[in-house]
Amino acid sequence: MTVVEVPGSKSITNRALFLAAAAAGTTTLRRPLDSDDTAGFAEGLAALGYRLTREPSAWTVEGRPQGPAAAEASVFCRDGATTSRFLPALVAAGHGVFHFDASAQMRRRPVGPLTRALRELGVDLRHEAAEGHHPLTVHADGIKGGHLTLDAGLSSQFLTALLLVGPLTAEGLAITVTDLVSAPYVEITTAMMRRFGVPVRREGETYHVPAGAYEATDYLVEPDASTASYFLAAAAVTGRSVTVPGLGRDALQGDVHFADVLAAMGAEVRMDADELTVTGPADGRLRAITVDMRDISDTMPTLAAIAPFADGPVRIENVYNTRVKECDRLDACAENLRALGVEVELGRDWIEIRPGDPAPAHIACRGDHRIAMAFSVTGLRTPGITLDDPGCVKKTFPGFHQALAALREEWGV
Ligand SMILES: O=C(O)C1=C[C@@H](OP(=O)(O)O)[C@@H](O)[C@H](O)C1
Ligand SMILES: C=C(OP(=O)(O)O)C(=O)O
Repeated sequence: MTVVEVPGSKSITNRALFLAAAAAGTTTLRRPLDSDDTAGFAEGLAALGYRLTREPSAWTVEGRPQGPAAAEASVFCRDGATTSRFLPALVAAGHGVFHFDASAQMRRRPVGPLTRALRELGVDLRHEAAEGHHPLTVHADGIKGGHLTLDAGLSSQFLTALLLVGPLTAEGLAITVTDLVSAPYVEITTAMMRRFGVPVRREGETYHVPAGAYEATDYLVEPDASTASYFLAAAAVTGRSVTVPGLGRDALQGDVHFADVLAAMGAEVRMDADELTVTGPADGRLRAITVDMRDISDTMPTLAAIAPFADGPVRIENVYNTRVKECDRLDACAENLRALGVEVELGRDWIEIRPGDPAPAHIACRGDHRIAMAFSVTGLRTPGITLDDPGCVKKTFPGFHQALAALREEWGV
């Protein structure tokens, strides 16, 4: 059995940074993720005038319930969608003029449903180039609050941003959601808001967020469940056993349920309260499966990349939103699988992968950490797979290649 220590959750780290910035008092974040996405969020907060310290095992944030200290500031959100979506909502509740921009990749990704909602709440927000995209400027003068209707069918992050800012409004928010992808991420949001002292009530499709104050706390960040998927998949295709401490039944992150997908494909899964072990079938042969991944779509590329090793077609459904991530992930998975000589069928929101014996190929990562990490796992069974952009893993796991190399050495693969 191999124990893999997975670094902290990006989603939890960046939510905790938001909540800590908005809370009264100083928050300590333990075992935060240190990667491009979380450093970008922290540096965004610093640019807005929040005071942070960052040591390897703990970060501290001095909260400012009244909003950013800067009267005018510019934030570069890099590739981070959470930074690009959560920080404009945070500043909108404060006072000042705040400019946001992001990388070319992130400029292409949508923020329109969120910025429309903020405008509906009376926020003066201007898109500087394309409507619904970064760059943008917020002329902030507080938010009164009220009721709004939101379509979160392209990204749950629009809803998370509004929920997080809800307590900072004068009268609180009621948000009725007409469509929602990645629903477990909203549960992370509401659970963490509760930890920082604000309860959210849900009535059917409407979330009620009271006006009120967040309180600073001491917060331990869970390991990242999406990152864990690569190591669990590695066990599944090599007939080995991987244990991830710190993640299990009690985890906040929906992506731990990628382990259930592997179980349905014939891997042995043991999920304790806070530890997860996956053991692959001894012959490395996984079973075919049809699976809806709308709740856990960050793990779609992980499954697609090991799908050729199943004994029949693997069909992944209901993942249209993966087309508006770091790249069009359905298209990127299809292109790379075909480069490996694997037969693939692709629809608007689904992909079906036939069993095959992948041949070596040069993977086009499209600057997407998940494409790089997923196809690195394929490489455990197919020697000669190379990546055109190995460095793009820095978005969520700068140490990924070293961690995988350690596994290869231990297993002799
Ligand atoms: O809220 C979050 O932290 C996230 C929500 C999900 O995005 P979508 O809601 O856009 O699918 C997920 O893919 C992303 O990696 C992180
Ligand atoms: C989609 C992702 O990131 P984000 O939307 O936070 O940029 C991801 O990490 O797979």
